[in-house]
Amino acid sequence: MIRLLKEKEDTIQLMKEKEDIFMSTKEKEDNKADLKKGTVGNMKQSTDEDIDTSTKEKGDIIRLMKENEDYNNTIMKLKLDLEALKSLHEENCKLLESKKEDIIKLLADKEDNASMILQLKQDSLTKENEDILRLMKEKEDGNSIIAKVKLEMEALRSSYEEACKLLESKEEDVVRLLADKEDNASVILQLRQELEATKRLHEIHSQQLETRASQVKEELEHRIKEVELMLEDSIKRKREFEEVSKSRIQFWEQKGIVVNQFVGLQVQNVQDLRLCSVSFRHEILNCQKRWLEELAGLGQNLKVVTNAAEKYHAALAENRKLFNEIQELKGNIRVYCRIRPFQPGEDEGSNSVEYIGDNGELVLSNPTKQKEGGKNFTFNKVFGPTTTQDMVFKDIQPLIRSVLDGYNVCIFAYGQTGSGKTYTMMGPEKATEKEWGVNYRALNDLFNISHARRDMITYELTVQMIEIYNEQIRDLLGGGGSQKNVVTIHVRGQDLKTGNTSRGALHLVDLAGSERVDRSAVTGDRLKEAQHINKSLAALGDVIFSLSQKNAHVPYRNSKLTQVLQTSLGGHAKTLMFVQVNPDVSSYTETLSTLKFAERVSGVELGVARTNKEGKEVKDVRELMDQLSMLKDTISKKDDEIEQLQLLNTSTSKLKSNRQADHILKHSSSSPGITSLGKVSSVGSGAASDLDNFSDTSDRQSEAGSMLSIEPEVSGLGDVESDGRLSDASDGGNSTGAETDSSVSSVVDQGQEKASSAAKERLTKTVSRVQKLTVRKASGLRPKPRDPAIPKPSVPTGARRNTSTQGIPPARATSSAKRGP
Ligand SMILES: Nc1ncnc2c1ncn2[C@@H]1O[C@H](COP(=O)(O)OP(=O)(O)OP(=O)(O)O)[C@@H](O)[C@H]1O
Repeated sequence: MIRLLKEKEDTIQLMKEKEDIFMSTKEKEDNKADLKKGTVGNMKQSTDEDIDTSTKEKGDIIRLMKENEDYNNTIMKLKLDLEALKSLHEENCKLLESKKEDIIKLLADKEDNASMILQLKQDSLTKENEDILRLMKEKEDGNSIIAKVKLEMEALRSSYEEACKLLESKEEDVVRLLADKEDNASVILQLRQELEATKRLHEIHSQQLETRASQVKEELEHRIKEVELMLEDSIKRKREFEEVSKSRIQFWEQKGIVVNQFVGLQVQNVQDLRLCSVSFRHEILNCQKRWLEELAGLGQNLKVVTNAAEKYHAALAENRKLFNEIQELKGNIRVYCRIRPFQPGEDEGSNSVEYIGDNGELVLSNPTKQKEGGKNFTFNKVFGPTTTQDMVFKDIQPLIRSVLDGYNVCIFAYGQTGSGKTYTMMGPEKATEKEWGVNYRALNDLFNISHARRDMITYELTVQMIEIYNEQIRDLLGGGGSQKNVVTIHVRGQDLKTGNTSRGALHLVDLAGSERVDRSAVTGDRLKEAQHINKSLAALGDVIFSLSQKNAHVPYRNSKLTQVLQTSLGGHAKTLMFVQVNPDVSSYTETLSTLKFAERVSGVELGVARTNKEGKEVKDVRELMDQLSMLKDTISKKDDEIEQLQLLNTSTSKLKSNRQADHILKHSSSSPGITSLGKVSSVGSGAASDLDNFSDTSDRQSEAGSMLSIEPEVSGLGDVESDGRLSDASDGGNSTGAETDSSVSSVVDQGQEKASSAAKERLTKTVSRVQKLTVRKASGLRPKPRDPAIPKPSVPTGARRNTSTQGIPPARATSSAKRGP
């Protein structure tokens, strides 16, 4: 019993403890609920206050809330379980109480029974026994009941133990939940801290916002004050304005009245004007009528003027023709200007050629210097960029064909590098027949014509190609080759009927670029080459200048180029210059100087062109001259022999008398002419060797010397310095000629050299024949003297010069020309 009671007490104690735990759990739960409420509230607050709370925090809080809810549910469940256990425990307690009461009752009964027994003992022994037995039985029954109660107690105990175990497990759960709660509490604490930090931040932010708001508020208040002031001001102004507008309205109303009155007046005026306009219209119609009549009269007048203009144009064309004819007669160098087209990659906008006229007018202007204005030039012809090779050739064809009639023709292209000289003279690289330049077309044309005339005239065409490189003349057909070259076509024609011959030469010259060395910025060999080119072109310029000034001295000898072109520039040849122009504005300066040079060239008068035709007489002269030179050779040989014999005689007869010695001395001193004859040939050959490379000119030179050496009357020519090289040779020829003459007479007079007397006789005869023929021919061909400085001899110097240089074609020219092909 005591044990049971103790157990009961223990159980009650345990239950109390459980109750405490439950209470504390409940308390915690309440706290948690409070916390949750607070958290949720705070969260709500934070959500409301701070819209910038991160979604992560929100997620964590939501998760924690959910966990908290789960945790609450579990606690609720445990609470229910605990309530059930409590009710079970209370039932057990109640049962135990009732059992206890029963036991107490039984114990009381037992005590009563014991007292009764004792009483009974005292009362009756038999009865006592029976009673004892019954009591014993009752005790046994009581014992069995106690055993039963014990069993029940055992069962209760086991159930209680189970309940305790369950409670223990629940306690563990509670402990775990408590630990979770602690964790949650720490999380909540952390969150609270964060919340507090956020709150602080928020507070700071809100403080800032508040200060800002207060500032803004202040500003707004200030503005409101300002606006209020402005409003007041505007109200004031409005009032003023209203007052002013009132006065203005009054003014305008008054004005309106005045205007209405004015409009009324104007309407009246308009009506008057309408009436006037009607009368004007009538007048205008009348005027129109009159004008139409006048216009009809003017149309008729215009017709007359148009006719006059047409006639004027015709007269202009006629003038141009006449001008060309005059130029032809004067022998002006023809100048054709050709403007090349813009090449791919060049800017067609930067064109320096402003205008190209039909009659050879050209206006050059620099678009970058508009102020300067255009520069006008006039040439025989200006070919624009679209002119084809064929069109160019068609224009110069008659000139080229005149070579077949015995004229010397020179066509040369002048201009800066890249201006199209080679294109005009040769054509482009790998040219098609359509693109052929002057060279190919000229040769082709000359061959075709000579073929067509073969029944009447036989032509012998020889071609020579030379190049002047660094003042050296190279025969290009003999070997080597070059892009830039001096082509010469020699044409010798013989009339099959009359036997008359003609000799013409066509020089086609592609000059080097005319730009200045200092602008080309080259060095070394290229500089040397450029300097030579410049020297040649400068020499050409000097020759042109001298010719245009009609100077007595023309410096042909200053360069190989001018020597080569001497017969074309100074002789009675037909000369044409292509002045090539690059239209690009970057070449403006070069173009300008090129055109100025060309203008000067066009002013050069070479004299009337002469054909190199040889009649029978000239042919005789040529033959006689050939004989003469042969005889001269024979005489000089004989002279040498005589001299040798004399020397031999002097050395072997030292013992001869003084008379004999005097005679020998007299003989030797009276033979300078013989020495001079040797000089003649040496002068001739010297001249020839000097210009061996250019045989044409040198041949003429030696020939001139030869001619003059046998003609004492030609002494005047020796003074003519205008022909440079010719005059040099003439001088030599002149002196030697005089000497030759005296030597011839001395030889004839002395008659000592019997072996050569026959030859000398023939020589004398030949000389007199040549003199006669030459004088006759020359008087027929004599040109007008070019310069008054040139002595005008009784024997015509110009004629002789002409005869020697032009009238009679060079004896070795053909041979040199033939040297090429
Ligand atoms: N009338 C033209 N039509 C078409 N192309 C042209 C014409 N004239 C020149 N050209 C072209 O312009 C370029 C330069 O011409 P070209 O070589 O004939 O000049 P150049 O004066 O001979 O130069 P350089 O002095 O350097 O030899 C070439 O490509 C040539 O084909």
